[in-house]
Amino acid sequence: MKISDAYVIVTSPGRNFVTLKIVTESGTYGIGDATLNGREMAVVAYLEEHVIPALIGRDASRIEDIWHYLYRGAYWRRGPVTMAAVSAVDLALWDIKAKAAGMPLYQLLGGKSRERVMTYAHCTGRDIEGCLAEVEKHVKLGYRAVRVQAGVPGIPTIYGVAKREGERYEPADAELPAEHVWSTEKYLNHVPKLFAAVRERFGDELHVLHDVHHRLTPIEAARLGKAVEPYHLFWLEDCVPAENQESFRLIRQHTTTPLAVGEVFNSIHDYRELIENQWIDYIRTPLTHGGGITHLRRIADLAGLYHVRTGFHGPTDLSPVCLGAAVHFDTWVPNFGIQEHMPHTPETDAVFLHDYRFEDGHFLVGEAPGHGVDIDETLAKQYPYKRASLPVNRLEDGTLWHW
Ligand SMILES: O=C(O)[C@H](O)[C@@H](O)[C@H](O)[C@H](O)CO
Ligand SMILES: [Mg+2]
Repeated sequence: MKISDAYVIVTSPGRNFVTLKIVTESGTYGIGDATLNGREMAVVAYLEEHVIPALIGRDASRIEDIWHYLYRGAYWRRGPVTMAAVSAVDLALWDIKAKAAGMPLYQLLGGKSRERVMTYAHCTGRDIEGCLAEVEKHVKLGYRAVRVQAGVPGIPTIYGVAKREGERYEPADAELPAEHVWSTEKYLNHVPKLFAAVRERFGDELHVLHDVHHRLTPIEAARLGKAVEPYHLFWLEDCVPAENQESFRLIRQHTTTPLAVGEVFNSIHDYRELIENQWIDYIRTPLTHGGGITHLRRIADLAGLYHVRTGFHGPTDLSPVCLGAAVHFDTWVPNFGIQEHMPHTPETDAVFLHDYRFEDGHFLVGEAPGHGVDIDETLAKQYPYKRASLPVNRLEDGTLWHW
């Protein structure tokens, strides 16, 4: 199972994606997602200059050894660029191993723990009514869980809300970062009204989620968590920037609203205090940023000891390769919670052929050997890379804030 070739494919069918393809001597190949939104070419350089040359000639079946070679062996550990590169290699190698075994990936991981994978959809509106209309649409599509984000009066642009009603939300929308304005006061006064309206219109059964996108301080997050308790959210996500894990102690002491965190984390060490102290309820790191199957499986096992479940990040800036592998992981992992689902554009789906299916608010895993996602390289070439940046946020007085 010697690796005979490896190369990176950058394609932009609506948005940028970075894919690593690893080919073995026998011709069996695997693909991995290495997309890091707004920093795509940094990962390409890391892969092409430092990883690919060291992969050629290695035994593709030694996934564990290669993982440590790239992590420990790099000396410079962790960080999103390094870990996106490590993840892509890991996903491609698991794809190869499962193909060689003639098994869908979930079988290799240990088989099915469930029949289907519950997903949540994004529902956004410029105001509460607009958001409720989106919720209604998604409930009709079969979703059991929705993430609600609505515009806040007095704040012109807000995270998660598309520019025009009914449009998809795409944050990386400019060559250089767009500048947004943020007001914590206006947001905190407004957002509980959104959940009250959702519960009043849709009743108690629908799972309701919300993403704060790292904008509050711990005491503000505690206030919000407490204020929304009557509306029993499925989770409140990224309520504070989480470099300081200790922040969650304070939030947890004040509220029973479940907390999700970790879409920007990339290692088990980012989670250790959060999990061991039971300060959080869901881990968000996607396979593409957290070291692939090999490392996420370790994080999920640690989480399982403390009743913490998975709720993987799944926006459109992770490619269908990441989503496909996630559906296998979610089908297997004992402590599964939920999977984020932001549908890719038809152009993206045409470039990345896949066998996972969406039905009735859930994903169904495919039976093809491997992770079930492939790339049409000829079609991919028709969509050249275009620089795109995530926005930055400023308070009303001009202070740079967390976006
Ligand atoms: O919960 C989510 O889906 C995320 O917060 C995304 O919307 C991120 O902002 C995006 O992935 C950044 O690249
Ligand atoms: Mg988020």
